[in-house]
Amino acid sequence: MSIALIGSGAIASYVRAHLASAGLPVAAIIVRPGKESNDETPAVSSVADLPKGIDMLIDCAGHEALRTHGIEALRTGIDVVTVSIGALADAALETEVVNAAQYGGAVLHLASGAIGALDALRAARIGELHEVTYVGRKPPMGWVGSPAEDKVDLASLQKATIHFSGSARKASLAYPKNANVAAAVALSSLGFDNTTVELIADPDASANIHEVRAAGSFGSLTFTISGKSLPDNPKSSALAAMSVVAKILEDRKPIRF
Ligand SMILES: NC(=O)C1=CN([C@@H]2O[C@H](COP(=O)(O)OP(=O)(O)OC[C@H]3O[C@@H](n4cnc5c(N)ncnc54)[C@H](O)[C@@H]3O)[C@@H](O)[C@H]2O)C=CC1
Ligand SMILES: O=C([O-])CC(=O)C(=O)O
Repeated sequence: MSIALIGSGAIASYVRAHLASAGLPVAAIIVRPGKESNDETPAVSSVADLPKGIDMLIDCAGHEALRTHGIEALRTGIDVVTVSIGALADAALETEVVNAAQYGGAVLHLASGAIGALDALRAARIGELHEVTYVGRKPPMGWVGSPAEDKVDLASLQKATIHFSGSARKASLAYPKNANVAAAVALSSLGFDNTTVELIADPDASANIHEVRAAGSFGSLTFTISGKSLPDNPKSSALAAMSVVAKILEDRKPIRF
């Protein structure tokens, strides 16, 4: 398998290092125009410029990168693995992804990201799922640059404060760097419009805490994860990067989850 990666951010750097350790070095990187590579891996600015033979593109660069490069890759027959799952809350983009994937005979793989229990939710919805709620809680620093800044003073916050309450669709669109987990939960359960989301800035939180609550004909579940963030980005949990590597390695096995 020949792999290309978008960007060199916190998740991308982790993924690249761990794939190399697993014997799958990244063959090329897509960077923003003007950003040069400071190592020997070829850096290009578009899917069209990728070296021949790439069969997998990893997107852990955010919603705009999936929109720009992910769709183009699918259209040219290159499978894509993404953590920018919230981008799919834009119904027009979702349609574009489906059309591009069908046209190119490729697949968009969603990595589980910073959350778990998605397998249980997908099984549970085969029965009847009555309600699914996702609660995302991060230290104030984790919400910098998000709409939380318009609701609370993150720098001087004294107590846990809900700054978003609504559907997974609204959360995913308004918080592109923070609510991809909400999108993953929604796509695994009741969908963007029927999955309920609460986002909380909490000065007492020392980790990114994600909670899923679901009830249905299967029974009920509560899943909580206290995720350490990546050293280079307090918004992003390390598990999100790990999940990309896990997805790629798992899909190569003869016996798979
Ligand atoms: N599914 C999940 O659980 C999670 C998903 N995410 C998503 O992953 C994204 C990346 O997270 P981090 O690595 O922590 O962010 P980061 O800010 O450290 O890195 C993003 C990188 O992508 C690059 N980039 C952005 N758009 C690009 C484009 N069009 N072409 C080339 N490069 C581009 C930037 O230059 C930067 O190097 C987040 O914005 C978020 O959307 C993040 C955490 C969890
Ligand atoms: O990494 C996390 O903890 C979650 C996150 O940012 C997202 O869902 O986009």
